[in-house]
Amino acid sequence: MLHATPTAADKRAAFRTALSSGKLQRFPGAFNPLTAKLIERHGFDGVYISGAVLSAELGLPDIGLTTATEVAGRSQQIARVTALPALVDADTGFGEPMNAARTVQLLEDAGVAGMHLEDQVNPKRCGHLDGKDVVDRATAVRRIKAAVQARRDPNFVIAARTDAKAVHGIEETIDRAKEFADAGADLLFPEAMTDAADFARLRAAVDIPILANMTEFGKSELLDTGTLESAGVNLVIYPVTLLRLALHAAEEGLRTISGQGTQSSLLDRMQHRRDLYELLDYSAYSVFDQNVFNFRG
Ligand SMILES: C[C@](O)(C(=O)O)[C@H](CC(=O)O)C(=O)O
Ligand SMILES: [Mg+2]
Repeated sequence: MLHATPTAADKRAAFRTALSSGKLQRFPGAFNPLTAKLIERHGFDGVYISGAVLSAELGLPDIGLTTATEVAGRSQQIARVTALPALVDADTGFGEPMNAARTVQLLEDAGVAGMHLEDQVNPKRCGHLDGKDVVDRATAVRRIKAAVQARRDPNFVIAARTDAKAVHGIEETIDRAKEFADAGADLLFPEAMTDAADFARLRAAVDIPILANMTEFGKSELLDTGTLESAGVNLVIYPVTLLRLALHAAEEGLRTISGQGTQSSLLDRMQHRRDLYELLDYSAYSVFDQNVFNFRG
């Protein structure tokens, strides 16, 4: 009730152990705290907090307009309601390496289990769009080193994302991945990989855990969990999936109300009031409230 029981430190320790377990960790993107609870209810291993979703929720494109404090604020709201570890998208760290360092500490304070920092130039854009660019390797490594140094909880996971694949190809991706691992990154996020063979090549070249981004309508083939596990991937994110599903359903609903003058034909496609209350643990709040009343009385 009110918040999830495990502490942020517990969730980080569990996340670290899970990343080295050899079992693929599945992190759907939570577009708000409530969907984080739904993800937990459905037995997933963690929640992803997407920059693309955060921007879209604010009615903005994903072009580096959001701030570190906006991301930290939303992350805290999401992380506190779930027992699952949360991994958050920290874009380029919101500025210079020193800003990336501050971002790490803000996100630690927000209670998330880890974050990823990417090597795009500022202002960044969605990794599946054409026309993006990356900073040189030395600058990218400085960002990662600054983040690693700034961390106060050694279990806070720092993931290094490289956008080099779509810009320079798989060789440069592998070279950057090796440098990021040497700089202290705990997890690699190779963005816009084409297929399972790309992941297998990276797996053969580096020892640290690898993340696969299974975002829809982008540059990557949508690989299933068995294929990802066989390619040596440790964590998969579905960053925008729940938002896309929800918005599609919302569009259909609006069309129906507008066309039919009532939503009654949609009732069997809605989450029932009862199920929402159950997800929110309403009954526990009633008990709590009665206790407060009894104590006063
Ligand atoms: C993972 C990502 O960084 C995100 O913000 O969720 C996006 C997802 C997307 O736009 O589909 C990305 O891949 O750049
Ligand atoms: Mg992003």
